[in-house]
Amino acid sequence: MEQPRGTKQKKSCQKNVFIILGFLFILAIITIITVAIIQNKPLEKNVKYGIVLDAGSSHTNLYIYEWPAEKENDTGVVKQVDMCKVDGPGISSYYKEPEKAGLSLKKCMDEAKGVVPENRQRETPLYLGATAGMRLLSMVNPGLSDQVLSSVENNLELYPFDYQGARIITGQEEGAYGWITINYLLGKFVQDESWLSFFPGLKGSETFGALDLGGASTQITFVPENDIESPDNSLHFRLYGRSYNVYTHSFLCYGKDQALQQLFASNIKPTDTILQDPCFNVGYTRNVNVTGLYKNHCTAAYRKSLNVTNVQVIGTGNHDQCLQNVLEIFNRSQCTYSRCSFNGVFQPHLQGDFGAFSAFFFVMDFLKLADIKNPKSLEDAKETVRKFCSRPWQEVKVEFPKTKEKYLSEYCFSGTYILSLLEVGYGFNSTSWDSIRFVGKISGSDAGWTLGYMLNLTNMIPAELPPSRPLSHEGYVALMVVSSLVLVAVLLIIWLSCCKEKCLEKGII
Ligand SMILES: Nc1ncnc2c1ncn2[C@@H]1O[C@H](COP(=O)(O)OP(=O)(O)O)[C@@H](O)[C@H]1O
Ligand SMILES: [Ca+2]
Repeated sequence: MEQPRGTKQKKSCQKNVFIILGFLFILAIITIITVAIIQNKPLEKNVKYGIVLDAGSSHTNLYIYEWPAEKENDTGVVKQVDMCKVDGPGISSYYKEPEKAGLSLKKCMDEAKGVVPENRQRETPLYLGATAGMRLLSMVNPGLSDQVLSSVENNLELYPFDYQGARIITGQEEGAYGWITINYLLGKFVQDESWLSFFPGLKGSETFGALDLGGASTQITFVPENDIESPDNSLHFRLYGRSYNVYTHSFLCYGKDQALQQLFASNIKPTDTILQDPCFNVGYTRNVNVTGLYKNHCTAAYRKSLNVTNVQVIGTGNHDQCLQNVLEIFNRSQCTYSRCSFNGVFQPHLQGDFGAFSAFFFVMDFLKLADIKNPKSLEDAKETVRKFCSRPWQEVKVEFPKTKEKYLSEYCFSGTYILSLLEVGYGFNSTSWDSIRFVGKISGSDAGWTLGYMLNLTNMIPAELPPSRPLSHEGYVALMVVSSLVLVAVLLIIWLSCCKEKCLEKGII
């Protein structure tokens, strides 16, 4: 039977209403999803860079770091992307021709231009920090150290980076930034330990102490359990919402090169042209020009007038004798505090684990004493160094043909010096020895003061924890979409049930 014309019109009208409703419904969902995604899309990946030159006493290294701009204040986000070794000696060695100090940096600075994308170079901070070699030069001749720094500055300013200055950092800063670097890389600043307050007996994950051995100075930095008796050795940090009272000391002249200079200066006889040296392997010889030996601040205490200008050092490879000589440079007789390390310097009881880096690592790694998977006891380490010292130089040279002769010839001395500094100097014993990890890199970044220096100068370590977002971006979008869908569905159901009665009344349905 044919339907009346009015009923047909009503049905087509009803169909159109549903099509329009459906269309609007889908449009609303798409709009909600799109707006949620666009509005909350994280900023485009914006990578920032920073460059630090570590002008050490023996050589200069350039480090390039990168980090995502939007995560600047998170911990553990800065990564070392490049390291360039500057050819030649440390900048302080150019004191006779300062202009060459700046020129020596060219190769690495050019390399940096290739690593940092061009559009980021202008905003990339560039720092140079000089350590103990320049500290010594500035003590002996401040005019010359200023000239070396100006030469470096003039060259660094030629580059398109955001040059922030070249300066001599203090021993305290060197210790502090080394400590910040390793704890940042080890993730020691991240733990949210609020729950630990419910268990007063339990301690949070402790920071690592930092042991840095350079050529001219060495630093020890850690959080002690007891009070720090001397204000010069005390630092206070507030990092990511936690306070740290840190002990630090930098021993100028106790880097391994200056410690060796001290030994030469103390053992050379005024008229002898030969020095029989137990800290070098048998068969090794080296000529040492001694004219300037006592001009150095580190050897001043051993000053004597010499009748010779050159001394031939002849290795005798006697570890026990070497150890005896080395121990003589640590003065342990006077201390005005409750306890001291050496030379009358206050040091609290050693506390916690330590990361030992720079020359500590280079030497112990060479002697195969730095393998974290196969840790060696203090006694094993002593035996290894003793054995190495007793080996003839020719044999050592044949076994390690690629190792730089300067380093290779000094591993007997360096190994003996490191063990003495740690045991007799700082007071590590057979038990606490196990708390030392010899580390070169941590998560791909070199352990050293440079990263901590940059983090501090770019204000990348906040004193307080940044307020954390309760939801991740993805979680936020998902929640928005689901709630919107539920809302639309609920509205539709209400509207349909209300409308059904009205439509029935009006005869639309
Ligand atoms: N492969 C290596 N083996 C042994 N020693 C090394 C090696 N590489 C670097 N060194 C030593 O590490 C030390 C680095 O000191 P440096 O940072 O230049 O001095 P400082 O920190 O006192 O200013 C130097 O004594 C250098 O000879
Ligand atoms: Ca150094």
